Amino acid sequence: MLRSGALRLCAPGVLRGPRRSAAPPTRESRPPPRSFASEVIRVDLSLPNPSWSKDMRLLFDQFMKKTEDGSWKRLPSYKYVSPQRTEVKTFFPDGKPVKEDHMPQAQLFPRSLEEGLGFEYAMFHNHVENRTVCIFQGGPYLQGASGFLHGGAIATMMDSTLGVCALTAGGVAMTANLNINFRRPIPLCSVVVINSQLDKVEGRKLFVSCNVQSVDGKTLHSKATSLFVKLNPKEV
Ligand SMILES: CCCCCCCCCCCCCCCC(=O)SCCNC(=O)CCNC(=O)[C@H](O)C(C)(C)COP(=O)(O)OP(=O)(O)OC[C@H]1O[C@@H](n2cnc3c(N)ncnc32)[C@H](O)[C@@H]1OP(=O)(O)O
Repeated sequence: MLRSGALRLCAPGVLRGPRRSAAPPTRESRPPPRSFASEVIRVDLSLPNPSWSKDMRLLFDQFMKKTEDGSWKRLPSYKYVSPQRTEVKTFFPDGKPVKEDHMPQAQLFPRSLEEGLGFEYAMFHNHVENRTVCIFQGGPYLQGASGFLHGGAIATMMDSTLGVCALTAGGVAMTANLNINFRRPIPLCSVVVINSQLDKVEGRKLFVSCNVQSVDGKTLHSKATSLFVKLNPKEV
């Protein structure tokens, strides 16, 4: 019962994604060459698309209103990190270097699935309050238990929202730990709001926390606390 109810929230067409075969990737399905990728970099994916449900659009519009006085900012989001960002590999001189050949294939994980089938989200940040809010619609390819989102998919979006909150406040940092309590399952294709905040800064340590709630605020789906550590300046 819950499952079909949840799926009705999907925008029409979302469940009719392109067929996938088990065959090896064809030329067309391989990542685009770097010259094409640099054009794709400019496509901001945190804007409404036809797969967004009514709830998702309403929330987006509400947050866009909050950006009008400058207190909140919508954060753009791209599938490919910019060429400069690929130099992140140089932060870890003792780590195994990433092969240059693989870098053009690199995509931001939550942006790697096709429109409407995976992670649909937009983030907004309040610089004064050090808060980041993510409105998130998890598509049908993110299923865990039947009809519900996979915990790893929820963790991905919590980590991403917390990460943006920490990075915006403190610069380049990585997740050192992430402690999640999953309280109530999230129906596939429904929309949730992830509210994160910077709680404390101690030297290179950024302590952040978040909760995941239903659109009406009545259901608390998950909560998390997390530590991000700014990368050692000697290594950056
Ligand atoms: C700006 C805009 C960009 C836009 C761009 C677009 C991209 C849009 C971004 C989306 C956002 C994505 C967000 C995803 C973020 C990941 O998913 S990151 C991937 C998962 N994380 C990792 O792989 C990290 C692996 N771990 C490490 O590399 C290292 O352990 C760390 C975290 C860098 C820390 O290492 P370190 O620098 O050597 O630090 P270390 O000296 O050991 O410890 C420093 C302090 O932290 C404490 N600490 C370290 N680890 C821990 C721990 N696990 N627990 C408790 N305390 C700890 C230490 O005790 C120490 O404390 P103090 O003694 O100073 O009090």
